[in-house]
Amino acid sequence: MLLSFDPDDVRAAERPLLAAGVPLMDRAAFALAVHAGHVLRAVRGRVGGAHVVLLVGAGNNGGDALHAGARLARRGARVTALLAAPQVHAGGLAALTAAHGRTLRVGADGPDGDAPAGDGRAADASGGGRGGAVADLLASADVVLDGLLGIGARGGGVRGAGGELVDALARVRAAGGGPVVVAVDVPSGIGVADGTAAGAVVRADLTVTFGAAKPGLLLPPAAEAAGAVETVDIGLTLPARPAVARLETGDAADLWPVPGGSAQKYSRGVLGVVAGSGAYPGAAVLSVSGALGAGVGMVRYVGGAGPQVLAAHPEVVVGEGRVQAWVLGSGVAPDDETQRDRVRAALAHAVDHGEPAVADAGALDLLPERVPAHVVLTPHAGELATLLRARGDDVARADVEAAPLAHARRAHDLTGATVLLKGAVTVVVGPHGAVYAQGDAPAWLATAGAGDVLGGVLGAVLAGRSADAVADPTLPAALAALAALVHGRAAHAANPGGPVAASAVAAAVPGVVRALVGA
Ligand SMILES: NC(=O)C1=CN([C@@H]2O[C@H](COP(=O)(O)OP(=O)(O)OC[C@H]3O[C@@H](n4cnc5c(N)ncnc54)[C@H](O)[C@@H]3O)[C@@H](O)[C@H]2O)[C@@H](O)CC1
Ligand SMILES: [K+]
Repeated sequence: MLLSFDPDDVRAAERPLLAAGVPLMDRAAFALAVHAGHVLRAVRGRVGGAHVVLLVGAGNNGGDALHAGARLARRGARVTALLAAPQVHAGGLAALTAAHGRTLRVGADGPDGDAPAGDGRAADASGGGRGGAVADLLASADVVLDGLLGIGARGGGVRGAGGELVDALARVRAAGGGPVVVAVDVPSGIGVADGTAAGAVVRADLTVTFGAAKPGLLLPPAAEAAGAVETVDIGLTLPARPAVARLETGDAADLWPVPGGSAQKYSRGVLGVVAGSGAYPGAAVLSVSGALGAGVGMVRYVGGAGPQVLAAHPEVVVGEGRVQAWVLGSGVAPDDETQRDRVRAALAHAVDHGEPAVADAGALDLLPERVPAHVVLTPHAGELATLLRARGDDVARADVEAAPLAHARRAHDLTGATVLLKGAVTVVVGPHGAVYAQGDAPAWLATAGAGDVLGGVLGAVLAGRSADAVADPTLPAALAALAALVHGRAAHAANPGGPVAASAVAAAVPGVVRALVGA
């Protein structure tokens, strides 16, 4: 499991070590230089003679970049530090200067090469004025180390001279080619704790993060700015509970309901599916495909798409009966009052009798005021905005997309449900601070019906662990993250690197589960 921690927790973990004189910044800078060295060898064949540009802000994040730059300069790299603040980390600046790195102040009066303690070899301002000089430097760099802002960022993008550097770097990259960008601890400008990415935000290829990952490296939309994430152990002892977690391959086997030797179809879990309608029979078929692919004991289908479901899946039992979990609402048309009544009844049963339930699409507006955490909502951003508006919040889809965690959390707080917010990175929020961010899916998975398959997979897992999911209110969140992981992996497996239809994703689920539970 990949765990991330809020800046306050990271600072609290650093404090005793710093008080004891542990050289945390040296450890961070050493690891950063090692990773930058790997990148330089990959793009230039060697570190000696390579061109490295440091973006340096006012704080310790800039200190990390300067110390790492000094190490690279001692290995023969040509290092130029662009100083975006009047005062930067003194020790780091001294180290870079001693290693014959170049410094260049940028900002209102720069670049002018007059950085304090600089070695006098200021960058020449060729290339069309100072903006042109900076652009030329960035364009000619092999690697840029982004040390503008770390966990001291107050969010909303990088402001001031650093923001201008972020914009200049973005222009260089947009023009094609450009340097490999390595973010120091976090891409500068992201909301480190909440994953927002408004304003000037560095787009990195690699983020080298210290002590533990930060939530913004996992959460959308900021996660996209992080590129690959390398976590460096600098000796911190962090709390047991992470801020945001991400399930990985090794986590699936413990969570998945693998049948024991004495299993029979009822003990494995029966899933009731109230989905589809005359207008949308396909949603019913796809939900059931996802559930069967995930290995549920039995599916009972209730609704008007029985013939289509049976034609695709003769193993399904059509009609009501006892179930251990539900999938509700996928493809239920707003004017299909008969099917909506069935969804209402199933939701009430799920709440009253302790049966986990997935409330998708057409079930979201039928939700009782408060539900237990074993009811899992699976909206996309637009549906979540509608749900919040129905409860009095003035929220548009774009607001949800800009701050997915905050809005998923709000929906959990208002309803009590576990909330799985679908997206390129899927965010899950449950009670007691349970938060997951799963980035397993290829962009190709954004296709009609994919959400129906996800609902079916999640329903199968909830049916298989029905009693556990009711007894432990944080478990539905973990199982929802697990379903997102399997769903994303199935999309990759169905057609690596290419387009997928939802039915192909469902067909790939059994193989993905086999690989995960055997891992
Ligand atoms: N505390 C330690 O000993 C360690 C710290 N480390 C590094 O230090 C970083 C944290 O350093 P700091 O606490 O100094 O904070 P930062 O270096 O993240 O930046 C803080 C500075 O940025 C300014 N600032 C905040 N938000 C801004 C915005 N949106 N636009 C422009 N300027 C803004 C603040 O006024 C402040 O001067 C970590 O991310 C990590 O890189 C590592 O070296 C590991 C050890
Ligand atoms: K940074």
